[in-house]
Amino acid sequence: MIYIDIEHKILTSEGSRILSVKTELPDNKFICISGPSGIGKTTLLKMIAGLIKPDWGIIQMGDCIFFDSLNNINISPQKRNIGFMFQDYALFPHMTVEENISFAQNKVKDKAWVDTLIKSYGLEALRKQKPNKLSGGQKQRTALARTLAKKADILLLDEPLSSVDSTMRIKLQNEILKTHADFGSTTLLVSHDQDEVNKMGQCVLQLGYDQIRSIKNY
Ligand SMILES: Nc1ncnc2c1ncn2[C@@H]1O[C@H](COP(=O)(O)OP(=O)(O)OP(=O)(O)O)[C@@H](O)[C@H]1O
Repeated sequence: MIYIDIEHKILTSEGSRILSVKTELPDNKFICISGPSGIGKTTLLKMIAGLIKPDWGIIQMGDCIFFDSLNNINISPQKRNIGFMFQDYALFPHMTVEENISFAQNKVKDKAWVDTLIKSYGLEALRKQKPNKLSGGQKQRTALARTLAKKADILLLDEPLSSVDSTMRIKLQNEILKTHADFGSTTLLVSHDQDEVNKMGQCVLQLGYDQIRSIKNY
């Protein structure tokens, strides 16, 4: 189970607000996160990944406390065994598609799994290309394959299919679900597409305006 009870100051167009999230997410499930733009979905994923430090609270994965403000615990992102894919992809420009995907596996390389991902995500013809030669959708597919290459305990996917066409989107939804069925990583996927949420989510975390409150009450 991932236990989250956090508060964090965010800067919105209406000024400073407090994002407040308290929830328990079950292990090994496919969890979709939805909610209006700017509500804090990306911020929440970054706090779970350890890339943003919440102002207050606890984030716990099973027995492992990732973050506890009262006890001054803040495990580094590298020690959380999380695979994350954010909206800017962050591909290494000097590496090919294949090298980008393989790099995610750290020390223990599994070339067969890299090859499977390259095939599943339609990247065979692009294997030796560098990111500057790729379209937006091709970069997105590379970033997705790279995230899955690591076989992490938790996968955080921030709108991973927003730049691919509808046919490719359905194919890749099925590939992501197959990977989840094979490895059972607890997966959090942010999506604005209600059909996608209905199809993929075994449960849904809905963020809404009740999670945001005025700074005056903080
Ligand atoms: N580093 C930061 N510090 C403080 N506030 C931030 C920071 N980054 C983003 N914000 C603010 O936090 C709020 C939530 O942003 P976030 O990107 O998490 O929303 P989102 O729900 O993922 O939006 P979208 O669906 O448009 O991607 C926004 O108002 C944004 O301006």
